[in-house]
Amino acid sequence: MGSHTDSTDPQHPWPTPATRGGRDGLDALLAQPGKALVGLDFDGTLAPIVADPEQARAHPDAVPALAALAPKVAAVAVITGRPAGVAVRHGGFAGVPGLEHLVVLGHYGAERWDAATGDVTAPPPHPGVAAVRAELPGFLDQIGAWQGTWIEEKGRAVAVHTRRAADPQAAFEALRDPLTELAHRHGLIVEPGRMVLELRPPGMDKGVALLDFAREIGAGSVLYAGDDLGDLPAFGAVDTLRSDGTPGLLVCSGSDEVTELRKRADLVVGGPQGVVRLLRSLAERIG
Ligand SMILES: O=P(O)(O)OC[C@H]1O[C@H](O[C@H]2O[C@H](CO)[C@@H](O)[C@H](O)[C@H]2O)[C@H](O)[C@@H](O)[C@@H]1O
Repeated sequence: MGSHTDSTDPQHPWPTPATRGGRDGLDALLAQPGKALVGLDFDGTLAPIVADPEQARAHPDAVPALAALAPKVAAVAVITGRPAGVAVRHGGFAGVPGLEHLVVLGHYGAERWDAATGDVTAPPPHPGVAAVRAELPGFLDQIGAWQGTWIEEKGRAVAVHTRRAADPQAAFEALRDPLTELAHRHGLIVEPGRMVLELRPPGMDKGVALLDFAREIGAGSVLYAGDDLGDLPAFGAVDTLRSDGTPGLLVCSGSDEVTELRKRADLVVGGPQGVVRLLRSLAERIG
């Protein structure tokens, strides 16, 4: 698959996927919107990237675009590495007319929030997370982590961020092997992201989450938009659905930090702003 320029530019409002598979996916979504599943990552896709995750918020036009689109499709699901409740809060997703059936799959699908009930369901915590939480500060000191490296407490996981270091990429690379060793020692895995390495339980990823949800609702087509490495399994899930006969559209929320998704995407848009334009265009086109 090739990469593409942002075809949701205001001068060219209607997106054209660069691949045959993507065009089939978009056609299927438009032909039978009531059977379409729209899956979206949060940070970097619906919310612009900022240095402090606590300050991240959905793009101001994201909720209106989602609220316009959601009643016209089978389902909208936000699939995120964030705890589900955090994504709901930072997204401003609760109590929004039009989003009564929104689903947020948090912690890469381990948690689920349903707008219909307001409840979060989740498995029991993994004991390795508590052990890593206790060991991590001393561990980072001991290995001489870059200044500016900091730990995000996520409840079911812990994440080590390097965006605030003088050289975020060098700080990230220096941590990758030691944190992988630490995670494995406690039965966890390392999930790499945009200047972040998360230590979390194994067994779930965005691909499993998307596939399970698509099957649960009997989706007839699937659009998935993401920006980061953690979204690659969801891209893989769309590939699986396509090979089973369910058309799909892979959208990359483009950034300079991650190139892997561009290569796999049918459509590349300009970050959260481009994603919002796409969602709005779809809502308008479906009518
Ligand atoms: O699956 P996502 O919704 O993309 O969440 C993945 C991680 O997102 C957050 O970190 C990213 O966004 C931050 C705020 O913009 C930014 O400071 C950081 O550099 C990015 O990696 C979140 O803090 C992590 O816990 C998530 O795993």
